[in-house]
Amino acid sequence: MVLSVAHLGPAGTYTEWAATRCAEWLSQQFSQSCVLQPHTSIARTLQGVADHGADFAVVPVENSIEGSVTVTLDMLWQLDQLQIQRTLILPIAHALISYAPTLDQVTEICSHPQALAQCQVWTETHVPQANCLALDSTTAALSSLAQHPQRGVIASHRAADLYHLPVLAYPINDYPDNCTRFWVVSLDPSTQGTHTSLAFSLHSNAPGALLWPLQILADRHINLSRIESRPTKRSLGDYHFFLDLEGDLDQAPVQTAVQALGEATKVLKVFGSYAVI
Ligand SMILES: O=C(O)C(=O)Cc1ccccc1
Repeated sequence: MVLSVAHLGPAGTYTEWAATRCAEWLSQQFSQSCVLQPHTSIARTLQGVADHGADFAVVPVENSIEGSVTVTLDMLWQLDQLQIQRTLILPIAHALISYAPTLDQVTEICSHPQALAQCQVWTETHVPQANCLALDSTTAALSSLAQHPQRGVIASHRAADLYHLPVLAYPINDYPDNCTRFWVVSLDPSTQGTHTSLAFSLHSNAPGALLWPLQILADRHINLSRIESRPTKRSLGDYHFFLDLEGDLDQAPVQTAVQALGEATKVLKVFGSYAVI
């Protein structure tokens, strides 16, 4: 059997790079070959697994400079049944890819919003005349470059090499230590690893409402490695809280904490335990 791995496309995205790393891991783990399955958005990538159209999906979740990839968190909450199997971190170095002979001839820069944000200072300094256009992925506009020599795309050097496109400037990220964390998700239960991710909503908007769930973790000496709030989209000031914990669901303290969190919160969703590839 061939395992399918959904990712954000077209080919050459950072997520595709993460998906190739994931495919290597899957081949070793299950002794099965993998096929990559590109999707036009992160939401469609995750939906692909939820609809049984792909076995695994690889999605970006957090960048060291720009923070959370919010669509990933929102979709995980919404789709409900996806479980995180592994995490991996990749270094991100952006290139400006363009047929323009010099930077002053670039009038438009296209990329994924995270890539545009990660190169904001460089762009304002070196290409101040250019308008920025946010697209679904770093590679979405690469096929249009030959017809639009005044256009630039922020994507990886790997993408430029893949399509034999000219790199006008590299690296262009504002911070050299730029890295992104990706999750590998599927519908299989996942209870083992170094970390567990979950999210909850609260019963009430009252003093100490968040303290009670956090106290449950503190009482069991469970360390938090991340906490993030996302709007529920129901009303202003109403949030879901996303937590990453150290420890896995096979450990008794994590199990009892999850049980207690179920009682202390309105809705609790557990996204599984996982290790780093
Ligand atoms: O568009 C891509 O290439 C992606 O994989 C999303 C992304 C964008 C910027 C940094 C990391 C991931």
